[in-house]
Amino acid sequence: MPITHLKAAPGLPPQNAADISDTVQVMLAALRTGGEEAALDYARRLDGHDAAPELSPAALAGAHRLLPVTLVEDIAYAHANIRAFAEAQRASVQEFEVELRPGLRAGQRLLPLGCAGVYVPGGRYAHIASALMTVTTARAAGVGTVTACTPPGPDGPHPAILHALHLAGADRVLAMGGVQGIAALALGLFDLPGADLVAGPGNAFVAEAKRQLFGPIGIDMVAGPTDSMILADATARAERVALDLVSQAEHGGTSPVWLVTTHAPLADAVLAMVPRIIASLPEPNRSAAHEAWAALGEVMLADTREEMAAQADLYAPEHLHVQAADLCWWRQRLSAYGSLFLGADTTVAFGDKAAGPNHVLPTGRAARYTGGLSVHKFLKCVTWQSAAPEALADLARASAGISRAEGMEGHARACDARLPDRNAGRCCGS
Ligand SMILES: NC(=O)c1ccc[n+]([C@@H]2O[C@H](COP(=O)([O-])OP(=O)(O)OC[C@H]3O[C@@H](n4cnc5c(N)ncnc54)[C@H](O)[C@@H]3O)[C@@H](O)[C@H]2O)c1
Ligand SMILES: [Zn+2]
Repeated sequence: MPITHLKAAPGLPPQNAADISDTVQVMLAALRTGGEEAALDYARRLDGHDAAPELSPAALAGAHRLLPVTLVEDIAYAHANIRAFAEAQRASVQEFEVELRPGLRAGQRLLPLGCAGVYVPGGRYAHIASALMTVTTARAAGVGTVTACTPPGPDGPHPAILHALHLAGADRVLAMGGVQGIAALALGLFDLPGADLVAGPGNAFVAEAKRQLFGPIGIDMVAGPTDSMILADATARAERVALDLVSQAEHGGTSPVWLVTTHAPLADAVLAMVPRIIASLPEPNRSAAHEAWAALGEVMLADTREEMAAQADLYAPEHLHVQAADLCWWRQRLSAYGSLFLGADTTVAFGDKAAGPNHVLPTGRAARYTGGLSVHKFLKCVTWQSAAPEALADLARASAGISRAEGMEGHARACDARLPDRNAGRCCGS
């Protein structure tokens, strides 16, 4: 039997993706020609902020004094986990050198980027954890300079974001959000070094700005509105599943949450609980979660765990949480997700905030072709090669042969010039 939808998603009002793309195109053109003045103008108009955007080293180093001690400890706990994970990831990729044939040597080098710019969202919520996830990972990769920007509230950026950026090791920080913030990083406004790559999550304007700037600079991925799927069998507890769905719906009206289960009573219980849990949230979180659940929430009933797994492969969710028996089977079977959460004792909120693996993850089915932010995005995996005399006879013959078959005589002659018999009897410079 195919998957049955117990709650389908009516979807969002007609998409305004084209409008966003046009808006961003106009903004980037203005930012390219108008530079800092244009950036300040957008900051004034969109975020009501016209102070000098760069944070002083003293403001960054002193931000922790504005925070409760317990929050400083929580941020330190999360940072240590995120750094340990990123450092293990860095250690897992290696340079190497190999002799492919006698005298034909080649190798791989891992070169950190010179400058990475990271975006830390701060519109609806203060994304403290995003500051840790992006900067810590760039630093573990060995990036030379890490620049950052984050939108200011009426009193400037949240001090916890500034502290997190400082702890993680950001070199320069601008209080600037949205397209103007991304442009400042990419184009090197306000005396920043122009970033080789811009990374980090953000809203649709931020994601579109990264997409349009890609080419001359790199980006990590187009990380849009977050999405989450739970796979649950009869062993799952309805209350945890419902709380987990609501926790991710809280991101807002563009963030889908999906439940797939083989156990109809669980689906019924969750469907009854979710609206009650949402109603108990404070505002504006209640409205954000309600919008997401009403427009994009889905509950699906499957016959078998294999059907559940196939549905997960189809949706390729950013976060995939298995609350079911036989976790080893699930870990082997599942193949399309940004990050996998195994068992009912963990929750996506752990991964969002403090567990260690990166929370900047592919959204909108991009998990079919990429994983999330990692040290690899901040490293160039480049190659080198050299040829000693004993390699030349075979290498020059094969390369010249292929060149001539391709019609590339110039290439072939460069190869011929390395043939050992061509050079026999000649001395240097003759
Ligand atoms: N995929 C991931 O890994 C991940 C992780 C964390 C957060 N997120 C996502 O990041 C997003 C954060 O969004 P946010 O809005 O709260 O913060 P944000 O910082 O991304 O965006 C705020 C900025 O948007 C700009 N903006 C707002 N309205 C605009 C308009 N009409 N025209 C031009 N610019 C405009 C403003 O300049 C403002 O500074 C959420 O969608 C969340 O789901 C994703
Ligand atoms: Zn989340």
